[in-house]
This record gives sequence, structure tokens and C-alpha cells, in this order.
Amino acid sequence: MAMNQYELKHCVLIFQLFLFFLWLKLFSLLQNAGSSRLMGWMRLAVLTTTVRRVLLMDLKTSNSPVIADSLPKLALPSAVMTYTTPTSFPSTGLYLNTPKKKPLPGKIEEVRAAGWLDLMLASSPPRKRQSKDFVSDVQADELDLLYRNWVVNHPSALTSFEDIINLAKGKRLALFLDYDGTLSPIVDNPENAVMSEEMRSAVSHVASLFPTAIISGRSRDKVFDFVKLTELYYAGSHGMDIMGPVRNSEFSGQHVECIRSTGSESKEVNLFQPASEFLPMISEVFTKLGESIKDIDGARMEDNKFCVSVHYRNVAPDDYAEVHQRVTAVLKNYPCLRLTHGRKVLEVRPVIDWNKGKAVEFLLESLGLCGKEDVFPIYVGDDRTDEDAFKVLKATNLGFGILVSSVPKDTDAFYSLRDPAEVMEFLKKLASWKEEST
Ligand SMILES: O=P(O)(O)OC[C@H]1O[C@H](O[C@H]2O[C@H](CO)[C@@H](O)[C@H](O)[C@H]2O)[C@H](O)[C@@H](O)[C@@H]1O
Repeated sequence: MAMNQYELKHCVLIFQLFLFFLWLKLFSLLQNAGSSRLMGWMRLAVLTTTVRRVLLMDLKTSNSPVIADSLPKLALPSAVMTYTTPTSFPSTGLYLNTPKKKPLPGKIEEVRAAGWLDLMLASSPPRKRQSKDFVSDVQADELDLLYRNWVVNHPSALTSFEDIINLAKGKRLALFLDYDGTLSPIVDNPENAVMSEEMRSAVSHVASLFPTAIISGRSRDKVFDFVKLTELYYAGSHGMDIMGPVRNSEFSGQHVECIRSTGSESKEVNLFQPASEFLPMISEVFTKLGESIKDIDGARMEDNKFCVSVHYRNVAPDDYAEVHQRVTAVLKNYPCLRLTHGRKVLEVRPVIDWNKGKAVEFLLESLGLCGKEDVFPIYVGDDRTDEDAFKVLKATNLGFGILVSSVPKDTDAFYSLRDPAEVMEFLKKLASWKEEST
């Protein structure tokens, strides 16, 4: 008589139960008989079976997207910029030429395949207060050791200050500063990322001695509201909204469209907005993203004019994948927009070949400092998006980048500083050195 699969499974289960009781009986008999050698062998057998089971279980579950963590935490995965080449879009002429990506499988797999979930989990180091509260002493020691090894290759700009001024002597220094995490500490609510008065006066002091610009992912207006210094140049929306000096409308030998405008204190300025054609699309996507994430606890949107930020700093880590999935689902209908990743923030921006690095080149050109051997640009920033600027400076071999980080990170910056407090000290030292040397 043939058995179906269900009946067969039942038979196997009953047989296994029978064997189990047989084992128990044998076990108690041997225990009573006091046969210690046999007992030893049996323990070994039980142990081996358990180990084998655990190993098999591991093998079975190692495909689970939640357990494995094979992506290196410090590497910037090549898939950071997950965007597709649009088939048609506005005509700025700065579009990125990237190959179309293959569609990825289901939700969690999609997030992991691109390394996004790891990136989201690791995207902002714990602040000092948190590491004391939650990370054990051992972990803190390990981190400390890792940091001390890393800083050998990215020396502190404070302890190496003498080397820096030796390099800068006789050159025209230009300063580029990121805002969040560089001039103001990272806080839970982006609206509260105010700059201290002491930092403001340090920035104002250096700006009176060297051309100084702030290059931020925030909208230009918002970053100006925080900094409130008219003597600086400002680039908002990751460099897609530059208010720079009036000079020429050339960039890398190409004519670029600038708008002559009057800035604060009636100063004449040039406005360069290479993504202006994307404005209607960005505001449409802002509304759609807001709708799509509104029920996720802690998720919040920020309108940065030419880009949109989706913050997940206050979201439970279990919901990170959900945030990412909702954002990518909306973006599927917008091939002209791409997603990049900052500190606990997903940033949506136009697919144009423009970033903080290009903004630095543009500003150097507008300041009449481009391609000159006696120019010494320094860029200070803490974020992944600042890497584009670090790369530009590294390639020119004139100035250098300073990464603000208290944990080791992959970077193209040459020097490092731990936090905004050290940035302020560095700015003060620069100003004193300049004043003493003139
Ligand atoms: O280029 P930046 O000036 O560094 O701007 C990048 C993003 O900074 C802000 O977000 C970050 O700082 C917030 C306040 O400390 C923090 O809450 C958030 O988690 C960080 O990602 C800003 O709010 C974003 O819009 C910028 O894109």
C-alpha cells in the first residue's frame, strides 16, 4: 500500500520518538550500572550530534538576509549610487553616464544586495555619550585601538599643524567647510543643528583672512540661517546651488549659465544652479516620499531645494529596510533622480554630474584660484558626500582634505579631526598663524 508524503512524515516522527525513549531507557540503565566509560562515550556521541545539528542549522540559515554580515563596515560599496540612466530628462548637459542596473529581487534581498542595509546601520558612529552608555569597555578599547591605527595614515590636523603650515607657507589658502557634523554637532532633530557662538566667531575670523566657503547638503538658505555670516560664500544642495563671487561664467573652459544677483548687504554675487530644471520634479517627489513614509515612526523629510533628505536617525533599526524600500519604490518612477547616503539620511538628488567636488572646482575658478601652483585649498568635512571634494583635492595634489570622524573610515582625506570642537581649534590655530606671519 503506497503512503503519501504526509503519512510518511508521521511514521518517521513516531519512529524518532520511539528511538528517543529507547535512548533514555538505555541511558538510565547504564547510569544505574555505573559504567563510566560507556557513559563517557555516550556523552561524546550526544555532543557530536548536537554540534553537527548546530552546524547544519547554521548552514541552513546562512542564506538568511538578516544574519550574515559579509560587507566590510568601512568600505564604500560601489553600489552606493544606485541609479539608472534615464531615457529622457531635462537638458543641463551635466548628466551622469552610468550603465543600467539589473532589477534586484525582493525587498530585504534588494536592500542587502546593494549593501544599503549595512550602510544604513553603520552610517553614523555612536556619539561619545552613547558609546559610554551602551558599548562595553572591551568594544570601546577595540574601537580605540582601531582608531589609533587608522590615525597613523590620517594624522590629526592639530598634532600635524606644524607640517601643515610648512606646506601652506607663501601660498594662498582657501577654506571649504561642510556644515553638519563639521561646524555643528550631529543632533537628533535637523532643525536644532545650531552652531555655537564660539564656532561662528572662529569661522568669521578665518573668513576675514582667507576666502572661505560653506558647502552643504542643506538648502543654501537654510545653511545661511544657521551660519549667518555674510562674508562667506555658500553652496547648498550638495553644491547644486552656489552663491559665489562675481568673476566670469567659465567653468573648465566651458561657458556656464550664472545669474548675477544681489546677496546680503547688497553685495553683487553670481548664482550657479545647474539643476534648476529639476525643481518641479524634486518638489513632486518630496510630496510623494512624505506620503509614503508618514506611518514609519521617527522617519522625517527635509526639503533641501535641489535635493530631498529622508532622515531615519530616529527610526528603529528594524524599520531601516522598510524606509529604504519605500524610498526606492517611489524613485522607480523617477529615473532622473538618484539616491545617495549620508549620516542616517537617504538623499534624493538629480542625476547630474555635479557634487561637492565640482563645487570646490567651480568656486576655485570663480575666485581666480584655479590651476595656480601657489593655491592651497583645504576642505573639512565629515560625510560620505564630502569624499567627492577630498578626491578633487587629492587629484590636484595642491591642498588636502580633513575628515572629521572619531571612528576609522575609508577616506580620500589626508588629515583628520575628531569632532567639531577640534575643527574649531584648528580654525583658531590657522587664524593665529596667519596673523602672526603677516
Ligand atoms: O553636507 P552637510 O552640511 O553635512 O549636510 C548633510 C545632511 O546634514 C543634515 O543631516 C545630518 O545632520 C542632522 C543634524 O545634526 C542629523 O539629524 C542627521 O541625521 C544627519 O544626517 C541635514 O539635515 C541633511 O539635510 C543634510 O543632507
